[in-house]
Amino acid sequence: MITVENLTKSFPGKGEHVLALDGVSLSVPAGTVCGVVGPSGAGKSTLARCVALLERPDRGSIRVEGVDLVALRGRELRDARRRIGVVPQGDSLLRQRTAAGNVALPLESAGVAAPARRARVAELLDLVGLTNKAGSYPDQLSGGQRQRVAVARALAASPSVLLADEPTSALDPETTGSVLAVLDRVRSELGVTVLVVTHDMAVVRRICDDVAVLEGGRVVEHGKVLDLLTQPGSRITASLLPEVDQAGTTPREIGQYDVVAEVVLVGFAAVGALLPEAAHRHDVELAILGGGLTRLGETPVARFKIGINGERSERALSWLAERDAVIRRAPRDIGGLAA
Ligand SMILES: Nc1ncnc2c1ncn2[C@@H]1O[C@H](COP(=O)(O)OP(=O)(O)OP(=O)(O)O)[C@@H](O)[C@H]1O
Repeated sequence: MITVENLTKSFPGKGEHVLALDGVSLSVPAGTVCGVVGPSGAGKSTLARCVALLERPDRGSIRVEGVDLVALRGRELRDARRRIGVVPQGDSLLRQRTAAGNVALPLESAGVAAPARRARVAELLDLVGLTNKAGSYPDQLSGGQRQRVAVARALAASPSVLLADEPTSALDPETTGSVLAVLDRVRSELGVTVLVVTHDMAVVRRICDDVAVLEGGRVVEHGKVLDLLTQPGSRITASLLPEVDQAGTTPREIGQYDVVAEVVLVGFAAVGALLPEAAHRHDVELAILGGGLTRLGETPVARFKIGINGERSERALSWLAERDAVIRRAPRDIGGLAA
């Protein structure tokens, strides 16, 4: 469990200080993955660096498993650093060492004897699916493989917390998938709490249980990804759900429906059955005018623009809302729908 309270960090700038973190509070339950997203300069990396004890905050507390890291000094601080694994931004492997040699590095620093070290390195390379690349040098590995070695190295000392700063930047979607699969295993098989800083909403969609949106050094939104989907006014929802385009549907066709609305459906049952069931029960014609399906972790999620025709159109829409479909009525106008 990571609990950050009222974290403030400023840097000297030209003239005025830059307030990189302005009273950030955040909690990440044990064994979950929390994404930190936000525009460039929002303070994401500063937050990760503070939690990694690479940067000392001006104020506030950072608790990992109940221990306030900010209050630690000397040896206690060094020990605490070992309990936090860090996957730094960019290429961070030593080029003159093999994959196994890179993973072994923190174990050598900690004075782990050679046989135990070899066993642990083998275990970690297996975890990230790179046993057959143990003897390869970073230049012989793909970007995704290098990142997986960096994850294995960060886990060498069995940390309870892993921080990853932009682990998928500069990777293509397929390679991104392999890195995310490894981070997912780290959470599910090792029970490690993961904080991942990212620009990439695919990271949030694929592996994050929770997400925090930073803007100007403040948390402007924070919660379970699936809960935020159903929250009116959520900033992040639009970028997590499929676009609602109306390809192939003319404004005139849209104008023919008695009711037009945007519907968000969460979960297997809702996505699979709710719309046809609504049409059948209320004897209405229900057409999908745009939108599509995606997955958030294991959960299927859909956003559709629908048109309903028939006497009981309004009743069909209410019936959907009663079954936890999130409904946003689209204002009707001559040109069809406002987005
Ligand atoms: N070491 C530093 N010295 C001075 N200013 C800094 C330092 N580190 C960060 N900043 C400033 O703090 C603010 C937050 O930076 P930070 O790198 O944490 O943002 P970010 O959200 O990670 O951005 P990006 O997505 O571009 O990496 C920015 O204005 C940045 O210029």
